Amino acid sequence: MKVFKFGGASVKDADGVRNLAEIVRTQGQDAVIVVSAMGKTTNALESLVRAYVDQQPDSIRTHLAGLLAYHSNIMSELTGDFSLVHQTLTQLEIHLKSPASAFYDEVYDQIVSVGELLSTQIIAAYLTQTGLAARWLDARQLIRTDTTFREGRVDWETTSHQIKAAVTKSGVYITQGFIGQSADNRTTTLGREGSDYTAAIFAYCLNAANVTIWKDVPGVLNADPKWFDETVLLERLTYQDAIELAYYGATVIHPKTIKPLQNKGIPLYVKSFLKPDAPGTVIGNHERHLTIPSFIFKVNQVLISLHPNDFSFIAEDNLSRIFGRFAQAGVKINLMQNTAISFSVVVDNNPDRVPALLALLKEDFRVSYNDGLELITIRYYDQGTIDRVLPNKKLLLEQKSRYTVQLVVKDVS
Ligand SMILES: Nc1ncnc2c1ncn2[C@@H]1O[C@H](COP(=O)(O)OP(=O)(O)O)[C@@H](O)[C@H]1O
Ligand SMILES: N[C@@H](CC(=O)OP(=O)(O)O)C(=O)O
Repeated sequence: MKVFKFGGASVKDADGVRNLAEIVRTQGQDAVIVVSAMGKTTNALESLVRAYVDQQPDSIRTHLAGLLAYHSNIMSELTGDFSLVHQTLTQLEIHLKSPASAFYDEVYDQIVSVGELLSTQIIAAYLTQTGLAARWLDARQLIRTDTTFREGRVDWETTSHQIKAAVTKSGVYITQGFIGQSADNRTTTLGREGSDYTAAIFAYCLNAANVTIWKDVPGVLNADPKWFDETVLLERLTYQDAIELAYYGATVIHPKTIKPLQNKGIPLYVKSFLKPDAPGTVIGNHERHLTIPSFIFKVNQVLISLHPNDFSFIAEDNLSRIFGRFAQAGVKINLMQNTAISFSVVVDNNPDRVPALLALLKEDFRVSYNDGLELITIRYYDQGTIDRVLPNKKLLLEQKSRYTVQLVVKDVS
């Protein structure tokens, strides 16, 4: 058994779904196909959540109409029938008529998960129509998580048991990335861009031969081609280099994907859905580490500096209080640095989370912050690579380890 993962970009329109079907027909006859929401549907559903929580009926109607038009166009182009899409969105509409429960993150998961249900319903119907009998699996019945909504933590024992019971025969299975369910049957999600992780969970539980994530790039490159003109394909990557690149923000692979695969020695291929026969990147237990520098850019960063009100050291007691506040607000730290009486962190400037974090921190610390920043990470750096990224940037903070340098910069115009 193999696992394939197709992200939103690969199934953004009817041609994308046809291309997926062709790849499955030629390379995935015995595979679990994990699919994300189509195109930018998750972003649209996030806007719908906001409209629902803010009680804006006109905006809810507009978003629902947009989702219906987008999905029913794709489905009717592929199968001539869009009743399934209509049915799923009608259920969502009914759900949106009831008052929102108090807890935002739970409301979010119930609504945002609909994107993956829609995409897999459409693709399964199309595959079946074209003679590829794909069994549709409801990932909520298979991936058991705790109730950390928007960042569900997997219960591996139950998940493994459920997945093994569902995938017993060879053949083609199709399921949703990104979503799971708690023990009390409440839908959860695994974190934005979490479908790669779903693919790794299935592979781990099934002892799959390999995982392929199909992308709009030739494989893992030494920088995001959206930022760099001259990129190099990294043909072979160790699990360690892959996890480090993903951790620092190379969005081509979700950071949680690598561990389950490394634990079982399952190779991960990253290939182009536009050139499915090209070799792409293979991530595995190779001996050689990377030999060329890789660049990772994270924009919309905020640098938060904390100073204890009583001039006490940044030592264990203050640190444990600081980390507790970050955990409470659900904010991940991208970089941290301290002096005797100040502690600086860089985080994504997430408007859902950062204002609440700042309020919590202000209870114990004098807080200053600087937004609109960029965090540049270079793995296997040298001075030449640092100089290459600094023109027209003001350097605010720098952190170097043996293999990695991180630079927090602001544009100077
Ligand atoms: N090191 C990298 N190598 C290749 N692509 C990268 C890298 N870092 C970031 N990317 C970006 O990742 C994108 C693919 O990921 P994403 O858009 O999340 O795909 P999907 O929706 O299929 O999951 C590419 O289009 C590219 O812009
Ligand atoms: N649809 C979810 C999960 C996901 O992984 O999507 P993609 O594979 O398109 O990045 C998201 O956008 O967060």
